[in-house]
Amino acid sequence: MLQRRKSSLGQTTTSRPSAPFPQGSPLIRVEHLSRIIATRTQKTVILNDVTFSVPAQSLFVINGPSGSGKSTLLHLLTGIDRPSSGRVLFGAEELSGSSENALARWRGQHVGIIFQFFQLVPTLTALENVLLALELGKGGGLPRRAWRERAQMCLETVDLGAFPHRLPSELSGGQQQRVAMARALANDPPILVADEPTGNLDSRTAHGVFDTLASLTEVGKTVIYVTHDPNLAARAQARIDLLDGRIVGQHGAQALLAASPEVWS
Ligand SMILES: Nc1ncnc2c1ncn2[C@@H]1O[C@H](COP(=O)(O)OP(=O)(O)OP(=O)(O)O)[C@@H](O)[C@H]1O
Repeated sequence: MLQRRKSSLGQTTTSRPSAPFPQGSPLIRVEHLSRIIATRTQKTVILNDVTFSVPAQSLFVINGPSGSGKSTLLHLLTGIDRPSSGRVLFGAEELSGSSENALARWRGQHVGIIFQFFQLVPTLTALENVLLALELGKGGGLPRRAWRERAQMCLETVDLGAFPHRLPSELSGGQQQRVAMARALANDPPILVADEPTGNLDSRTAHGVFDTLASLTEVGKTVIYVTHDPNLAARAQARIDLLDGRIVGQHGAQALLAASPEVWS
């Protein structure tokens, strides 16, 4: 079974040198991944022989226009969907070899998800939204008495420490997305997945949210950021460009190549 990282945000920072995946090493490896939907009359190739790796503690962008296969790829990366062929490895562990229950547990412990439309509970304050994630994730290994402090720390990490008691309706769109980021951090997952997190925000706010997500790589997080916005995509440390289910561009590939030559050979 995959091992749980039990560090808190602060501990993650100090424990970086001994982290199991040093910065730049391949945290996730995707090998010849395809997803085909077949009906009795039709075969639709949604992803076609996609190979890349995601460097640990980087902000990695999956870029492409609508319908290019971004969401499908994200579902395969997080074990929500299973590939028709090929495989996804987290470290040495192959995700598709696990049962549904094991995959759900793995996701709960390893992946924090940030959605385009925030999906905050409107009747709960910013702090309570983060506390709810701790409740659902059993505090990420922290004792219950430490949860409030932890939730406040997550809000401070995303520059929202001054507004713990505001309801989502009392926050701007960018601030609501920051609450969603704090919520995703609550149980200290090593991977954050952001699915078009700025698609609902103006350009200036979007770049601010991008900056905050990029800064989380400094505290040991690996951020997978899905966007169709070429301006944001161009700012990533590494990225792939998708079109019609195929990779048509790789950037930051030198770093990726150095990190995982076997995937690129
Ligand atoms: N279950 C399915 N059956 C048939 N086709 C599907 C299915 N799921 C997705 N597709 C098709 O696969 C392609 C890729 O879809 P996907 O949602 O992954 O793209 P996307 O890049 O995330 O798009 P968007 O940016 O609009 O969300 C699309 O053409 C979509 O219509």
